[in-house]
Amino acid sequence: MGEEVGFLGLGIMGKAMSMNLIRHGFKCDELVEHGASVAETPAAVVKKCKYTIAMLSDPSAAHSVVFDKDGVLEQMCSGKGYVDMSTVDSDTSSKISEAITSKGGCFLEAPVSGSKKPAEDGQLVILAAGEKKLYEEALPAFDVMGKKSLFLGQVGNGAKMKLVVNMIMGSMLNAFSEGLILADKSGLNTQTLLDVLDLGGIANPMFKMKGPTMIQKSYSPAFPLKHQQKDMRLALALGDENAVSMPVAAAANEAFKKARSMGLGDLDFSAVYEAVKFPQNSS
Ligand SMILES: NC(=O)C1=CN([C@@H]2O[C@H](COP(=O)(O)OP(=O)(O)OC[C@H]3O[C@@H](n4cnc5c(N)ncnc54)[C@H](OP(=O)(O)O)[C@@H]3O)[C@@H](O)[C@H]2O)C=CC1
Ligand SMILES: O=CCCC(=O)O
Repeated sequence: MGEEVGFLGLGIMGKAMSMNLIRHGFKCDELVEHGASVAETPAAVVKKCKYTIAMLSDPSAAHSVVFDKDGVLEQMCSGKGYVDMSTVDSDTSSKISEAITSKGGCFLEAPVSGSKKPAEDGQLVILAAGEKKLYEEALPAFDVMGKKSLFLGQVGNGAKMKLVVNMIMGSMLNAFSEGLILADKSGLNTQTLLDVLDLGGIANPMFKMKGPTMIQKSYSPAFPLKHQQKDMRLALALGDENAVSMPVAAAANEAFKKARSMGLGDLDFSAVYEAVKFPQNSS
């Protein structure tokens, strides 16, 4: 990937990732935020750039940026590459891949593990799948945005891997929330619980980072809760397709849904703690 990189979707992640590209000499002329304030369209970005990267909220956004009027597809042609780094399901990714390749372009899905801070620090883990040639061309950009890139084979494998990882993460955060509440209600110091967890076999960066802010009820969004609930929903659908029973993930999804219904969707996903707490508060 040379200089001509377009970037669609300047949310929490897209902004940090594209800033890293710019800092390392990539020329992102077309940092297009979707919305009325920006004149240019996804089609205009693709027309100008050999490579276009997208980091969009969900399957519906990923789909519409490609297929809608003035979308990516209108200017896609041979010699151009489209790299979708959004977290979506494998069906969405496959449909986008088919459309891009039918116009002669190359497609790579490349969802990421890691949140706002790793995105700012260029420390993401990139889960790529699709056109191997495009993966190789994208590696210089991935090396700037991430600490490790994996090529997982055919389109869909990156999406599935990302959903499995986030399904585990969402379930863990719910168990962690219940533990914090149990410690508190049974008269223990929650900070001491964090210290004990950090010393043992289930120590992990997420508990270490989110624990103190959850105790303080501070939920400035790094990973918006609405996106985590979307990932639980998509992971459960993957479980349906494969007849995998996932009662723990299903219960965690209910807690994220409840948090959304409480108006917490735009806060950090750790705000699920408030939803898990709610029955105890209301009794
Ligand atoms: N935040 C995190 O920690 C991580 C997030 N992810 C995944 O990365 C993706 C982006 O996440 P994040 O940056 O946090 O999300 P944000 O909600 O901050 O950003 C979403 C972006 O998508 C754009 N968008 C939404 N709907 C449309 C649409 N219909 N057409 C065009 N653009 C649209 C938004 O534009 P606008 O603002 O104009 O609406 C915005 O630029 C998601 O799939 C998420 O699951 C993956 C790893 C970590
Ligand atoms: O999809 C978001 C992942 C957040 C993280 O890996 O910390």
